[in-house]
Amino acid sequence: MKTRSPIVSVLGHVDHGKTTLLDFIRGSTVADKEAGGITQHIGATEIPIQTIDEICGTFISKLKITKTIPGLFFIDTPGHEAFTSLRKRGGALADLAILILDINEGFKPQTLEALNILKMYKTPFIIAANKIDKLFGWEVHENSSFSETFSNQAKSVKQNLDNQIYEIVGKLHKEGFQSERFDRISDFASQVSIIPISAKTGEGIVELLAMLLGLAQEYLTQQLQIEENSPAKGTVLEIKEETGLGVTIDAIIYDGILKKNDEIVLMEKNDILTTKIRSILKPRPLEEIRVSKKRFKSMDEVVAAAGIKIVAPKLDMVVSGSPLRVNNPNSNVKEEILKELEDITINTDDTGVMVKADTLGSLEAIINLLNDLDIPIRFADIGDVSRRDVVNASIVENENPKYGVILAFNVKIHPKAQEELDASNIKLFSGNVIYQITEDYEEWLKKREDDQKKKWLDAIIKPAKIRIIPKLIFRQSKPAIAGIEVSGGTVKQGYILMNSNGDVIGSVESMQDKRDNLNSATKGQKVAMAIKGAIVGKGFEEGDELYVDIPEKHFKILEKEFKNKLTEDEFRILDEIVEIKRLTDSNWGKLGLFEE
Ligand SMILES: Nc1nc2c(ncn2[C@@H]2O[C@H](COP(=O)(O)OP(=O)(O)OP(=O)(O)O)[C@@H](O)[C@H]2O)c(=O)[nH]1
Repeated sequence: MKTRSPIVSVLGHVDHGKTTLLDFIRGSTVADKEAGGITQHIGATEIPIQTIDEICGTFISKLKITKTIPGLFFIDTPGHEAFTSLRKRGGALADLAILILDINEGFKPQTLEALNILKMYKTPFIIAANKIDKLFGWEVHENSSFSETFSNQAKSVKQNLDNQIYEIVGKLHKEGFQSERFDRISDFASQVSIIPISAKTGEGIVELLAMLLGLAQEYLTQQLQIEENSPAKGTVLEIKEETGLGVTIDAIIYDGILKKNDEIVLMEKNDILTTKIRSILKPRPLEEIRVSKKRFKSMDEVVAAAGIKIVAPKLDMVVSGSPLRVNNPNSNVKEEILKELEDITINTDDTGVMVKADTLGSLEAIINLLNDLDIPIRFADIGDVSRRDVVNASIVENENPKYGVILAFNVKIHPKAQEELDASNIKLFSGNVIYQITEDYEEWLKKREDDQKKKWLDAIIKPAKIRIIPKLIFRQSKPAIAGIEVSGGTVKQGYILMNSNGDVIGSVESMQDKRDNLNSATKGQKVAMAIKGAIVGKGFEEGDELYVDIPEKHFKILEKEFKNKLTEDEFRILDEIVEIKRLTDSNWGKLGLFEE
């Protein structure tokens, strides 16, 4: 058994300083030749414990951290692709994470997204509140610890920093995390440390590194124990075409040993691949490249943790985020991977939305989110949006328009697919923030529902009442024409009118106001109304009040769905109408046993 370095992933909103932070950590060690010793891996940088010691000075001993790990293994591919890779079984790709945010900007959509990913995978993390050098009035003390630089700041600057920190504490609290500035934490097991840093000036980096070591040693000791000679386990970061080598994969090995000629098992879009390694490549240090002109060095074997490039046949269909296992006759490697593939791709519903994402990890993250939101998924797949996807979504759209959508994360739209989209009713929600995509879809759903309800409501005959103005009968019949005043609600052309006994009088043929033809008239309006089928003196007289005859079905819908949409006036008239209707049918408008 040996202890490997913990794999540390850096997550955060765009431009909040992920790359700068990693560069700083690398740079400070490269600059200091004495410390040196960092190893560049593919997709990762390993900082040995001695180097961390050099950077941190007495800090680590002050924090009473014992040094049991060989170093820190930072993943260079920031963001969630690598991070969210399948980690259900056994090893986790990222053991620890740094969630970086710009202290001047606070929480942003991707910060929240990263936080939710951390939540989902229960990964221990710390918050790096970056860019403290940009706080108003900040006095830079390059490379010094936070405690030192902070004690040298003006009172107002200190106050400002703490205010920003409390903003972050508040946001984290809302997301279910207790947190504090790292030097005020009483219980590291239940509170998340916030470390104010500047990736540019190096302030606070000492504490950041010390805190990572502390977390690793406190909580990861078991997890970091690996069997040096067991078959390797890893995760694919990227699939890359390399001149002279063909399609290769970049992978992180987090457990065991990987040997040249090993047979490895990987995940493809809809299948699993077993292939034999041709070469394992590691990047050469700079000085060696100058001598050999080759960027990579061929290895016979590597032991975890390692970042390597693998050359092997048939790698082009492998998906990033795929687990990597060495095939061995003593375990069901293939079945295990197949089961993971099924967990992701097969769990779909009979009807639902279509999801496309760039990697297994992000696909899994979206699926989890949609499940939480109770949004069904019909298809979920890795890759760009193709014409075929749009056609499939159209089939769903025919049955259930609200699911006729494609949610696309970090993928391209083929030109043919775009043409098909333009010609269809399929709505595309795309972007690179998962939460934004689902939120946009939910908003669209809500708007669609509101529009539909509005259309429905418009089509429903609503209560209204008119009064035949005395001495304004212009014509007795065929059609009867009279001056009327709308005493409540809105009458529309075509509505059927009844008197206060419930007898039908006729239907509104047309309305005129000063020669203008009207389709409708509302409360207070006085118009000339032609009533088809009515004869003055038969069922009504001048001065009488007439009601809109609401069909029973419309009344029930009004009662059930739109009661809150009626005005007080309409509400009152509706009551009168019901009373009239029930003169002849005492059950009129009552909901049947099965109609609730
Ligand atoms: N003043 C100041 N600027 C910083 C600091 N950290 C990063 N920056 C600047 O912020 C900008 C973005 O930093 P990056 O490191 O590229 O941010 P990122 O999060 O890696 O961005 P993406 O990789 O695009 O997601 C750059 O111009 C950096 O120089 C800091 O601590 N202080």
